[in-house]
Amino acid sequence: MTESNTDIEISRRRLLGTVGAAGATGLALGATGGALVQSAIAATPSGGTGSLSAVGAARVAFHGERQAGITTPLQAKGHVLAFDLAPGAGRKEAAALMRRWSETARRLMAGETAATADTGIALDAGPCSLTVTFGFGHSFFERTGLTARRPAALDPLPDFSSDRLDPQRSNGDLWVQIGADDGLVAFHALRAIQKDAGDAARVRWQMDGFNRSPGATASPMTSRNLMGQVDGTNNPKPSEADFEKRIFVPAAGPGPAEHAWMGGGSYAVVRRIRMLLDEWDKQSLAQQEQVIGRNKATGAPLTGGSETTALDLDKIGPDGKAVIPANAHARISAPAQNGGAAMLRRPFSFHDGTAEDGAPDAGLLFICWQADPLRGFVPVQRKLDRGDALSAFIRHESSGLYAVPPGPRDGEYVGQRLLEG
Ligand SMILES: C=CC1=C(C)c2cc3[nH]c(cc4nc(cc5[nH]c(cc1n2)c(C)c5CCC(=O)O)C(CCC(=O)O)=C4C)c(C)c3C=C
Ligand SMILES: [Fe+2]
Repeated sequence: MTESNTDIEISRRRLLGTVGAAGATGLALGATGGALVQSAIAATPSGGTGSLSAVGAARVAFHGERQAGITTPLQAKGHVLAFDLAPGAGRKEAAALMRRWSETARRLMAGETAATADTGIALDAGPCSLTVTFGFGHSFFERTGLTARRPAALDPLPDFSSDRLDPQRSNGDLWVQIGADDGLVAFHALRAIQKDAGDAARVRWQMDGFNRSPGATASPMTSRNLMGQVDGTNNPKPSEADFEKRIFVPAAGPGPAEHAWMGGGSYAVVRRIRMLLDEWDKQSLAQQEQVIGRNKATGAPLTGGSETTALDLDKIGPDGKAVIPANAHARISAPAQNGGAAMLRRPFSFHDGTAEDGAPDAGLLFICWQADPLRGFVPVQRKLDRGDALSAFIRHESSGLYAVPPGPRDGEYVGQRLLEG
């Protein structure tokens, strides 16, 4: 099987050793497809004697043109966290940390144990599609004396009128996204990454999220968020001609040579968006559907068809009004309404118990990917900020923007081209 981190793969070595080539065929999970669960047998990691299902054995490559965890299908569990470099730590310590983190990510994504003092949390499991993705925040470049190599795309996001941001849970020097189809595998990676930080960096904030588990639906389908909506339908697709251009920084772009280290990378906007679920649940089904402009059960546009039918933004109903209201979220966020601005949304839901106001502290860890935030998140959020019907039911509580370098080549660590280039 090819080594590609845009596809989830079952380790060839494991599968061919047990179920043979025929069993391996069809077990590579495409980047756009949902979770594909097939019964397969594979050896457990670290020389164990048990067997693994396809979910356990699915593996995402660490090395490649892109970092894993961007086009990888949504995983069931996620941890996103930011670190600040410790006082006195600079470029040298940051490089050593990225080297340690990369080695840990490589090993764990292959279903191996950590190099030292493994916690044993994931001992019986396979890789479970584990991905570990690393990014650099704006402040990282001052801390490491690399401001000359900081791309303008990493300039702080503008303020939005509806922002209610907590600075303690925003930004940070370094950002790590962990995803896996098993909670123990994800937590194992989280602990290893935290321990690797040692004296070099301290956790600034951490958020935990989840999505559908593979196999929960009869066939792979677009996930739902905690408002119950089908969410992700109109994401850009890797099969589309302009996908690469929209999501990834060109490898040999027109930009200055100092920014060439980001070629093949992407920018992640991360927002903790609380959902005001008690208010939302008071709305009738028809009202909820008007807020988004889509049918809640099927995800189809209110103008008809199926989930994948294009929105008919010009269609007028018998009452003389647009069938998809002027302030419907799907209308306002559509690329056609924003000069073509598009982003790849790859969120996790979160639920952190009950908030001080007695309502669920739950919502969306909104993570979106783009080649340039000024041609992705920013124009769309500006528009949503001015007149999105969904605004009454959500609150943006934290924000981060991170430069996520390209995937490492064999023998390289993530960010090496920045830190040693
Ligand atoms: C600035 C970007 C966006 C934020 C913030 C955002 C928050 C947010 N969205 C939903 C639910 C849905 N969003 C949907 C579509 C959609 N949303 C954005 C952007 C932001 N959303 C875009 C670009 C799009 C696609 C528009 C298009 O191309 O047609 C949908 C419809 C289904 C889909 O296409 O995914 C839903 C549902 C929530 C709940 C939320 C904050 C909590
Ligand atoms: Fe949205």
